[in-house]
Amino acid sequence: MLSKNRLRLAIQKSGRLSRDSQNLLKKCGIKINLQKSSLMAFAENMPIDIMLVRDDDIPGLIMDGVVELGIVGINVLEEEKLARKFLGTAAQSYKILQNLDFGLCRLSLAVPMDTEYLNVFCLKNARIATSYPHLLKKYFDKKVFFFKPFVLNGSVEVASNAGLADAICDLVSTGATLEANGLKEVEVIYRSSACLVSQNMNNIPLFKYQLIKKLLTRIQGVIKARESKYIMLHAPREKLEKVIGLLKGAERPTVLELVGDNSKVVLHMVSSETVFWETMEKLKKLGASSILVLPIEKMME
Ligand SMILES: Nc1ncnc2c1ncn2[C@@H]1O[C@H](COP(=O)(O)OP(=O)(O)OP(=O)(O)O)[C@@H](O)[C@H]1O
Ligand SMILES: O=P(O)(O)OC[C@H]1O[C@H](OP(=O)(O)OP(=O)(O)O)[C@H](O)[C@@H]1O
Ligand SMILES: [Mg+2]
Repeated sequence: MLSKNRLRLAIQKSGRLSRDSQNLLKKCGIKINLQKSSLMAFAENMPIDIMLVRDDDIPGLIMDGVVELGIVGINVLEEEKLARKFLGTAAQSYKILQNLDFGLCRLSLAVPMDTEYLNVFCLKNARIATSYPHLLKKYFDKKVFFFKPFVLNGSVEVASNAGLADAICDLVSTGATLEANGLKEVEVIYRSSACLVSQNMNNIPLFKYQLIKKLLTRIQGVIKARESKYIMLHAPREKLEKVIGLLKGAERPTVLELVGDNSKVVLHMVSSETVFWETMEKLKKLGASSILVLPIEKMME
């Protein structure tokens, strides 16, 4: 039974976002005991209950005030908002607190590989299969022409193979699924990632509000740490500025003496960008040595 005194957070039970959502919570220090068949989990060390649901249900749970927080694709959130607007029924109030660094994908139009495609007007009056009819309609409304939507909740790519549609509009990340189904991507209509979404914060009791703020700071710390690297190296004293210049995104370094070698110093710094092998090779050419690039576990500024 969900308690009113605990924060309620909905995540996808099984699918593209489940593992990353659970890992993120774990990284934030939330200890959850997930049972495979259960639809609910209770955090052991924080007053948080986790609901495991289908991703399509998460926006509604937020908008209807059933749960305070959710982790869901912005694509699903936007589709639900447009659907509710179209129906003119329930409130659509929610707030995206943080874009997350997983679930990166795009909603794209695709046509059979052998179709001669010049531009989007080739799709005038086309029958298009999609799970996102409202996002698709919004896109075509801007182009001011008519198309025939055809809603499928899964296996959208097979619709064109089966002769049910002239084109499809579905999520793409690597493009492998399109290719496997003999389709080519022709237009990107929406770009998405997972996000942390909440109810309108005005309706949330103070203690839950404070807990959300705490969780958000931790999530931001996890993302920042994942994006950052700790760099240590030995650099020739006279090449110091050149070495620092190669490390884009790095904060000003700490410079330490290298015992027993006065020609070199030790540099320690945090960089918000990936350090590529090419950069390491350039550093080496400048005379740097013992170059270490380390992952960062947690960060708070
Ligand atoms: N190929 C992909 N790469 C990255 N992110 C993706 C990809 N496909 C989908 N996503 C993101 O993950 C979300 C969930 O995708 P998934 O395919 O698991 O949904 P689903 O099949 O509708 O799951 P459910 O059974 O929960 O309804 C999508 O709404 C999107 O935000
Ligand atoms: O461009 P790609 O990297 O091939 O990814 C695209 C596929 O990923 C998603 O489905 P998913 O694999 O999550 O399965 P589902 O169709 O069961 O939701 C999406 O619906 C596409 O089918
Ligand atoms: Mg779904």
